[in-house]
Amino acid sequence: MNDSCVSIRGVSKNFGAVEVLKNINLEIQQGEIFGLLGPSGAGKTTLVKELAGLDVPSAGEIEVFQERMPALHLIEKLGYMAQSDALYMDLSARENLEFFAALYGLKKKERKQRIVEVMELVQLSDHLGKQVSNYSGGMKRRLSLAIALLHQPELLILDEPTVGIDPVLRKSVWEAFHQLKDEGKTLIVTTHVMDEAEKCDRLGLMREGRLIAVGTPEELKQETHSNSIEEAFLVYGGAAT
Ligand SMILES: Nc1ncnc2c1ncn2[C@@H]1O[C@H](COP(=O)(O)OP(=O)(O)OP(=O)(O)O)[C@@H](O)[C@H]1O
Repeated sequence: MNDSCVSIRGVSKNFGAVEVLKNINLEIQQGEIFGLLGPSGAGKTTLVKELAGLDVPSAGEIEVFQERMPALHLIEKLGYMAQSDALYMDLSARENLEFFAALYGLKKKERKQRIVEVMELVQLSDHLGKQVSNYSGGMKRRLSLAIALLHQPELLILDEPTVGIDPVLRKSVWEAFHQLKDEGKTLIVTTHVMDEAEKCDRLGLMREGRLIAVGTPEELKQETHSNSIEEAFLVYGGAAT
């Protein structure tokens, strides 16, 4: 497939004797919002870390933009937001943003403009000068999201981006995701939240290290004669045991 942005082929991962990813096969197309949905411990974080090149599979291979991962030079094309915030607590938000902007090679003028834009988006403009150690948990999440969006990457990999973010802001964050999609960017989002799952173009349902179903929210519901993704998940989960 030519416009495939991510190819996952036969990927498994072991931690010691425990296999936490089991023969995952998946193609993610450019310009789609792909949601990975599954209970805690299903393997979502392990998989997205491998997509971001931060970990390697025990078996199988991953290609991003037709290049075998991990590929360090893809850093400028990728944005990754981890589940736990990777922020410098002793620095202000502005200093954190400046640091990451420099790392991603943003030019000075562009840097300034992007910092204003992303902080507006996550509604933290009034807190730019504040030291991050004084941020609340939700504010840290929003700052992490702002950092991931800073360099307008082609592929955004977001591990539970809206945890700790209130429903009103969550809505505007999702509007921003759709805007990025409209610009041709690809987004991979892990989530526990069912109404977020509905906002994805396609979903991959994960359970116990396996990808148990892939499809649009509508397809998954129709196939299982369910009224909700949650119900569909239970049907697929039941069928897998
Ligand atoms: N470095 C590691 N060493 C050993 N086991 C690990 C390691 N990282 C993850 N695991 C295990 O792999 C499994 C999958 O974890 P993972 O974090 O990928 O799940 P998840 O679906 O992202 O869960 P959550 O939604 O809670 O973040 C879990 O059983 C976890 O304990």
